[in-house]
Amino acid sequence: MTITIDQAAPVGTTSTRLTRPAPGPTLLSAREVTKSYAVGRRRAEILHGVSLGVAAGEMCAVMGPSGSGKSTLLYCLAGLEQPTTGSIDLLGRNLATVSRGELARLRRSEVGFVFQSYNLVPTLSVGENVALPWRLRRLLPPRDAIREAMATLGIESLARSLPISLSGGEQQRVALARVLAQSPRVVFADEPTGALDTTTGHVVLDQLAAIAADPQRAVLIVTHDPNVAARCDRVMFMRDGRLERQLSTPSAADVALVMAELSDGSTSSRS
Ligand SMILES: Nc1ncnc2c1ncn2[C@@H]1O[C@H](COP(=O)(O)OP(=O)(O)OP(=O)(O)O)[C@@H](O)[C@H]1O
Repeated sequence: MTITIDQAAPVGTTSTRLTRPAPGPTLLSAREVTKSYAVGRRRAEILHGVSLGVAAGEMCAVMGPSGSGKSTLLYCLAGLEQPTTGSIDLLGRNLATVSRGELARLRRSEVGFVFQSYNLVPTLSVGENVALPWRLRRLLPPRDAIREAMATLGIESLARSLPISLSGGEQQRVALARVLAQSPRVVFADEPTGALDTTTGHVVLDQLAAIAADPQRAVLIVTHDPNVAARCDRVMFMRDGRLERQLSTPSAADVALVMAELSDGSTSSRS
């Protein structure tokens, strides 16, 4: 099997094997990000100096063994967690210095989240949840875009339902419909197909790929699924809180091979 591992290229530089036109400007970057939590009297070091960049027009995946810090990294990059040290730039704003109000505005208008556990308001109907970003900004929701997004994801008939009455996969589709209708510049997705059947999973990935095909936008996905990673332009691999490798436009088999190596500890390249 031929496997292309861009070990020479530091993680965060532009990939050399892109299927799409060369990516645009960097929309998201992290420099030497660390994250630790207090656990009893000691601190658990979760991220160790992570640096990366995601350019406009890219769909990137973050993979790694369970507990390697993928979700923690995603939450830091999205401005939902503060790194302990290091800096993150999202859409030209340094997240360490941006005001709370500006960060909230950024999240509502320019950033989309597809997180399983994230932000469906239980007391609002599905339709109201999809329209929430506009309501929060006191704007009129774009009815056509919302209807189209819900139709694309097959959840039109659920418009009046409450989230509690939906399956995990349906809730995930509601979160994605909100993102599609919003058309944000950067989308963060944590296991976006995790709770979905194969067909709906393909629909979701197609939609995320369509967002990233826009040269003004980018998508960053955390996934365990090599088939999801294989849909991405670039896959970054974490182990023990470090980004260790990346693959450009890999096959699912390439991804699975690297994951197997990372999981059994057979790679040794640590910075
Ligand atoms: N708030 C917290 N306090 C203490 N430890 C935490 C906290 N959040 C995460 N951790 C720890 O950080 C480590 C990395 O967690 P994280 O969820 O980022 O990993 P992951 O790679 O996304 O894992 P998985 O693939 O299983 O979802 C884990 O050991 C986890 O227990």
